Parts: sequence; structure tokens; C-alpha cells
Amino acid sequence: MGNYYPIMLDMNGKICKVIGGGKVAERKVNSLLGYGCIIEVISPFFTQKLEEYALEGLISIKRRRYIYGDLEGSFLVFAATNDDKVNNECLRECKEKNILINIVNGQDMCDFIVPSKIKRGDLSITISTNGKSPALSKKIRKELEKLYPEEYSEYVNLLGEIREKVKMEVNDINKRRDILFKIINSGIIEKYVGKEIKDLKKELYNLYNKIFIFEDMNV
Ligand SMILES: C[C@@]1(CC(=O)O)c2cc3[nH]c(cc4nc(cc5[nH]c(cc(n2)[C@H]1CCC(=O)O)[C@@](C)(CC(=O)O)[C@@H]5CCC(=O)O)C(CC(=O)O)=C4CCC(=O)O)c(CCC(=O)O)c3CC(=O)O
Ligand SMILES: NC(=O)C1=CN([C@@H]2O[C@H](COP(=O)(O)OP(=O)(O)OC[C@H]3O[C@@H](n4cnc5c(N)ncnc54)[C@H](O)[C@@H]3O)[C@@H](O)[C@H]2O)C=CC1
Repeated sequence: MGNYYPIMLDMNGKICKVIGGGKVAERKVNSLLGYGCIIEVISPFFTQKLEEYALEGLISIKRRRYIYGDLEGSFLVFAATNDDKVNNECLRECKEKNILINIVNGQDMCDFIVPSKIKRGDLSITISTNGKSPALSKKIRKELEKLYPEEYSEYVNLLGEIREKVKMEVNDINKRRDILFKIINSGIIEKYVGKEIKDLKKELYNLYNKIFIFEDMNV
């Protein structure tokens, strides 16, 4: 089994190729959508969803079997066919060309595996079991989705805004750290799920001003 290290890759403008057009390929394509990468899927057959994506221009498709050379120029490759021989041929091409590859039925050979993920705007939560139990990853994702609902994308933007302000206004790095943790641990954010973001914004800025004045008096 691999020894996988989690990182966040910049996918803007990168070419990703998926070989195979079945259910698993569709899931891998879903995981790539929305990251600004160029997605090409090669397969004699496609799921209905993949056909729709192609019509919408979200992906490009080649309606044929994989042939050597198809993977040239890729940043990431997903070998997602139901034919081990084909997946192994993709592996060979990628190894030869130093391209990172994910093989859906052979994790020992994967350069990377795909975690379960929750995306709330700029907040990403990913879960992996190092390949031991995808079903467990999925279960934990569903649990965490309830704890971190859609609103968190707005919250993260707001927290980013406040952090920029703190960085500009507070010179001491330890004080900055202290203020940011006080804001995060205040319990205010959790209270605002389902409520108006503008009220949350007001309350967080008030809290920051209070902490700021208090910290100042303690210089
Ligand atoms: C190693 C890995 C390689 C990779 O694909 O990157 C891999 C491999 C395999 N998965 C298999 C089966 C299933 N995979 C899922 C679901 C997901 N699988 C995903 C990732 C990964 N799957 C990587 C490790 C992730 C980790 O570390 O935990 C997720 C997280 C992400 C995604 O696919 O986008 C997505 C959940 C997304 C979500 O909903 O949150 C389900 C559940 C379902 O179908 O509903 C089942 C059936 C139940 C089960 O088996 O647990 C089999 C066939 C086994 C067989 O032959 O029986 C193999 C091959 C093998 O094990 O050899
Ligand atoms: N990693 C994961 O999350 C999981 C992996 N699997 C594995 O993934 C494999 C694929 O599963 P599904 O997508 O459900 O199968 P599927 O049967 O729905 O799709 C297989 C796809 O491969 C394409 N294909 C076959 N030969 C090809 C070739 N020479 N070139 C290009 N495309 C080709 C077919 O046209 C089809 O679109 C399974 O065999 C299983 O081993 C299964 C479940 C989860």
C-alpha cells in the first residue's frame, strides 16, 4: 500500500485525462470539475452524465479506446477502465513520461489516490483511509457535511477578510495569533448557521474591536 501525503494542487489550466467512461470515471470527473483544469475523457462508451458534461462543454471526449500516446502532456491521469490490461498500459505510458497516475483498481500502483471531499468555497475538508475503506471515507464525509454546512463558504471569506485586517493593524505576530484564535473560539460563527451573514460580520468585527482595545491596554 502507498504512503500517501495530502497536499492541495493548483489545477488551473492543467490537463487531466480520464481513461474509461463508466461510473467510476464519472466520479473522478466530478471530483475534478470546478478547479479550472482541462478534462479529457477517452472511452468507447460514456455514462449519460459524462455525455451531458461533454454537451455542456465541461469536458471534452474522444469516443474510442485508449491508444499509446493519448496521455502525452497530461498533468494527472486517471486510468478508470474495467480492463486491467488497459489500465496497466496507461501506467506504463505514465511511468515512461513521468506523469502522475491514479489507477482505480490497483492502488499499489497509484502515484496518488482520491480522497472524499467537502468543498465549501475556499474551505476544503478531505478524508482518506489510505485506500483501506472508501466506504468509511464516504460515511465520515456525510457526517462532517452536517457539521460544516454550505454557509461555511461565506464564513471562510469573512474570516479571511478579518485576518487581512488583523495582519495590517496588529504588528506583533503572537498578538495576531491570539486575536485570531479568540475570534475562532468565540462560538459566534457556529451560532450563525442559517442566519444573516451581515449580522455575523457585524458581531465578528465588534468582537475584534473589543479584543483589539483590550490587547492594546495590555501592552
Ligand atoms: C484507493 C482508492 C483509489 C482511488 O480511486 O483514488 C479507491 C479504490 C477502490 N474503491 C473501491 C470501491 C468503492 N469506492 C467507493 C467510493 C469512493 N472511492 C474513493 C476513493 C478511493 N477508492 C481511493 C481510496 C480512498 C481512501 O483512502 O479512502 C472516493 C473516496 C473518492 C472518489 O472516488 O472520488 C469515493 C467516495 C466519495 C464520496 O462519496 O465521498 C465506494 C462507495 C460507493 O460506491 O458508494 C466503494 C464500494 C465500497 C468499498 O469498497 O469501500 C474499489 C473496489 C473494491 C472492490 O473491488 O470491491 C477500489 C479498488 C481497490 O480497493 O483495489
Ligand atoms: N476506485 C474506485 O473508487 C472504484 C474502483 N472500482 C474499479 O473500477 C473499475 C471500473 O468500474 P466502473 O466504472 O463501475 O465500470 P464500468 O463498466 O461502468 O465502466 C468501464 C468503462 O471503461 C471503458 N473502457 C473499457 N475498455 C476501454 C479501453 N480500452 N479504453 C478506454 N476505455 C475503456 C468502458 O467503455 C466503460 O466506459 C472496476 O473494474 C473496479 O475494479 C470499482 C468501484 C470503485
